[in-house]
Amino acid sequence: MPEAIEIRQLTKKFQLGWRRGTMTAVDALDMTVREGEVFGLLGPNGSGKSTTLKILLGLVSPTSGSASIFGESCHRVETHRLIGYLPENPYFYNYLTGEETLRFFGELTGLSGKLLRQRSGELLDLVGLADGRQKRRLRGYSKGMLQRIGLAQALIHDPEILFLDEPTAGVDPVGSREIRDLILELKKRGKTILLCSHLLEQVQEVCDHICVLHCGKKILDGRMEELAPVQNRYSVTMENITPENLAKIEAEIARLGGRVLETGHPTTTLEKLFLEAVEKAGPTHES
Ligand SMILES: Nc1ncnc2c1ncn2[C@@H]1O[C@H](COP(=O)(O)OP(=O)(O)OP(=O)(O)O)[C@@H](O)[C@H]1O
Repeated sequence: MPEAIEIRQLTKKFQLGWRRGTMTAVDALDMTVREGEVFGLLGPNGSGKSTTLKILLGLVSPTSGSASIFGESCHRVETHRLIGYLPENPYFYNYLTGEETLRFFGELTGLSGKLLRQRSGELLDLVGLADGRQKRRLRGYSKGMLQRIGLAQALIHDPEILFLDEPTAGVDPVGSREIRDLILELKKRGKTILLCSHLLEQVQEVCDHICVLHCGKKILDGRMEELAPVQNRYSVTMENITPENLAKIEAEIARLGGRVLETGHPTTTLEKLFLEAVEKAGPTHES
């Protein structure tokens, strides 16, 4: 069974113009994305993430190396049918409603009639816009709603793989959490997802595997469960412990050859505090 995405020794050099030579945006990259994975492609600005996505989408041709989707070269037009794409700054027609937008993109992929209506209805439901807001024009949509209609647009032809380039850029924490939940729901439905994002906390929550690029080269690659834990450390969270008993436990750990590195009260995250406060305050103008 071929891998969902396989990239071998992929290199892209851009010509910078007369006497300025070339710049290497992607440098001998090897990368494998398995079917059903949420894969995070990370790296600082200008590290080559978008160029890699554009090569996979057939929008940019590589200087050398290969990239395939389920075993088929990504140059082949038929391969593109397997991919759904939400760009970093999607362009939508402001005067179309959410429903019309999905119909428009659906027709571009060759869908029509009952199947298109059914698919569009299911997707509006999935992204939480089937509550009347699908009848509103996009110019009245917030950034979060636009990203959700963008996600529905990327899924309209029922692709196997989804490319999400900064899906939560400019979206508030509540909207970001909804998009994160949608990504997890799509993973549950068997989609393979390639995600580019600078929001590392969110990447850690949804990704099974990450690859970090730097100046076009891979500098880190692995499964989250292998990379994230600090292997020689262990943490325990206790309740109802007196300072005297804590001192006894620390002494026992020292006697067994271990060392207590940190004690104190665990903190919550700012995201959690924000979400709890907003939820308590009730519906927003967008709800
Ligand atoms: N068409 C082009 N011509 C010349 N240089 C380009 C072209 N496209 C991209 N580059 C350069 O290639 C490098 C990689 O760009 P790329 O957009 O792939 O990075 P990125 O990791 O997606 O960055 P960001 O996080 O800012 O989106 C950058 O230095 C960029 O300026």
